[in-house]
Order: sequence, then structure tokens, then C-alpha cells
Amino acid sequence: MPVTISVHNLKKCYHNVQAVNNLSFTVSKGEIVGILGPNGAGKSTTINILATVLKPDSGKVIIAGHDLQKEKMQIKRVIGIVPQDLAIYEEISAEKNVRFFASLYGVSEAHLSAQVQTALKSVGLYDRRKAKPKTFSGGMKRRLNIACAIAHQPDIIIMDEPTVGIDPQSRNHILETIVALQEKGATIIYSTHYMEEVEAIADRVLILNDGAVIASGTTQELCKGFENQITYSFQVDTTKFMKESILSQIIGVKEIAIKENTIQVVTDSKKNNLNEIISILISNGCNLQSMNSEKASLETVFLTLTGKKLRD
Ligand SMILES: Nc1ncnc2c1ncn2[C@@H]1O[C@H](COP(=O)(O)OP(=O)(O)OP(=O)(O)O)[C@@H](O)[C@H]1O
Repeated sequence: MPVTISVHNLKKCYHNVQAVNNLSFTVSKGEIVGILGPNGAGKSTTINILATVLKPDSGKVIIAGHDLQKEKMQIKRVIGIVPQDLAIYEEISAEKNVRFFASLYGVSEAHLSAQVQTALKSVGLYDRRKAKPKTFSGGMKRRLNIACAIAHQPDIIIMDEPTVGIDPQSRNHILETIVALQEKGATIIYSTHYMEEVEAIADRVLILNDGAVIASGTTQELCKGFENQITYSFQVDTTKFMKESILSQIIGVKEIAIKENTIQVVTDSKKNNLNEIISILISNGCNLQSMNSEKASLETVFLTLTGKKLRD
């Protein structure tokens, strides 16, 4: 597929904070690319630059063949932006909200009603079109925010954390909407700090930290090398008598974290050492309350690359 977004050596500094630092990436037509990073990684700054609302200090951005520095208006016409903060009017109906944004984007009177209807249907709000957003749940408002951004049927949709602070049902609804938009031919950039979301819908992931891409690829490519890694988390009554040095002697164990009532052990799953770990915990005064195991994920990749968690 041809490249439709190309970002090269992008930089943006706020006072003394280097928010975006030599960022480069490309997005192919029809892809869903997830931008994953913790708070402050530079996701919103990058998205606001692509959305033409923030001027970069340097670097080159080409969107749908248009140079961001010279052809802002042409870019505005082909993109739809779902901002992190809700940009809807609480006091007018959902339908009027979508209509307003669609006409701002230049949708002609002849097509307005049909496109507004399509947008409201695709986010599952058509039945509530006459209601005012002030009567909506947080998830419904987020969905309306998306409808406002897509009613002009843009080729490229850029979303900044569209699922922040909403219930799982609305989150799933939004993820399904994004996949349906891709199926209709849209290219989508999606920023989030929920790795489960990018694992679920993104064709490719860019992991951002301190304003730069530190890794990119499909989830499978990024998790390469971690296939045999498993993390066991044990809930115990006390860890008073447990020491890292005892667990670290078990073959296959890579990392250990001991807190008040939890012990986390990262290990090579091929070494089949779970029985040994459990018997050492018990013989060192830890009565097991519960345990769970987790295979390596993008969170593991991120933690390994940066030493930081995606979310606090
Ligand atoms: N208007 C601003 N003035 C000064 N510093 C800013 C401004 N906007 C962002 N920053 C700083 O730039 C860095 C990148 O912020 P940005 O909002 O782009 O990150 P983010 O990955 O979107 O974070 P979050 O997940 O919290 O939205 C952070 O250190 C932030 O504090």
C-alpha cells in the first residue's frame, strides 16, 4: 500500500521541554497505526501537528501528498480529527452538532443530511440524534465527538486518546467503529496509553517515549524475543521472610519484585519452574492467597525498553 503520511525528523519544543524529538514514521494507506506511549511521551503534540493546529519547530510532514508547511488547507480537507478533549456543544442536539462540524468541513447542503445520518449510525447514536449531549454518558459523548470528526468522510482520521475515561462497553463500541471505518477505506492514526487497544485493532504500533519512536512494528514483531516470557503474580499473606536472592536461584527466573503482599516473578516459561517457585514461596513463610500469570505483551516490551510502565 502507498504511504499516505510521512513524518521526517519532526521537532517541537515548549520552553525547555523537548516534546517531540526527531520523530520519523510513515503510515500506509488503509492502515490503523497505534501510537502508544505513557503520559508526556509526545502523542498529543505529534497529533496536533498532524492536525495542523500546532506548528512544528522543524521537520517535514507530508499528508496525502501535501506538504504541511505549504498546503495546510488541502490537508485540512482530507483529515478528520478526534481531539482528546471533547469538542461538542452540550446544549444542541447530537444531530445539530454533527451537522455543524460537517458544514465547517465544507460538506454541501445536498449531501449534509445523508452524511450526518451515516456518521451518527456508525457511532451507534442515530436513535439518540435528537437528544442533547448534556443528557449523554461519557462514552456517548466520546462517540459523538467521533461522529463530528468523520461526517465529512475524510480519508485520514487522527484520534487522540478517544477512549479516555469511559466504560468498557463504550470502549468496545469505539474500537468496533474504528475497524469499520478502516473497512470502508480510511487510514487511521490512533493514540492511546492502553496497550490492549492497540493490540486489538492496530495493524502497526509506534511506541513513543520522550518524543521519539523507540520501537515500531506489528504487535507480533515487537513481542519477538519475548515469546517464552511469562510473569507470575502471587498474592500472599506476608512477604516478611522472602528474599529476592532465594527466588533468583531458580533456573529461568529473570526478574523479581517483592512488595508488601505481592510477589512478581518474570521467568522463562520453557523452564517449567512454577512448582519450584511455589514451593520456595511456601517454605519461606508466604501463604498463597491467589495467583495469576500473564504472557509478554506490548507493556512488557515497553517496560523492557524504557524501564517505565505505560500507566501509573
Ligand atoms: N502547551 C504546553 N506547554 C508546555 N509544555 C507542554 C505543553 N503541552 C505539552 N507539554 C509538555 O510536552 C511533553 C509532551 O506532552 P504531550 O501532551 O504531547 O504528551 P502525551 O504523550 O500526549 O501525554 P498524555 O498521554 O498525558 O496526553 C510533556 O512533557 C508535556 O508536559
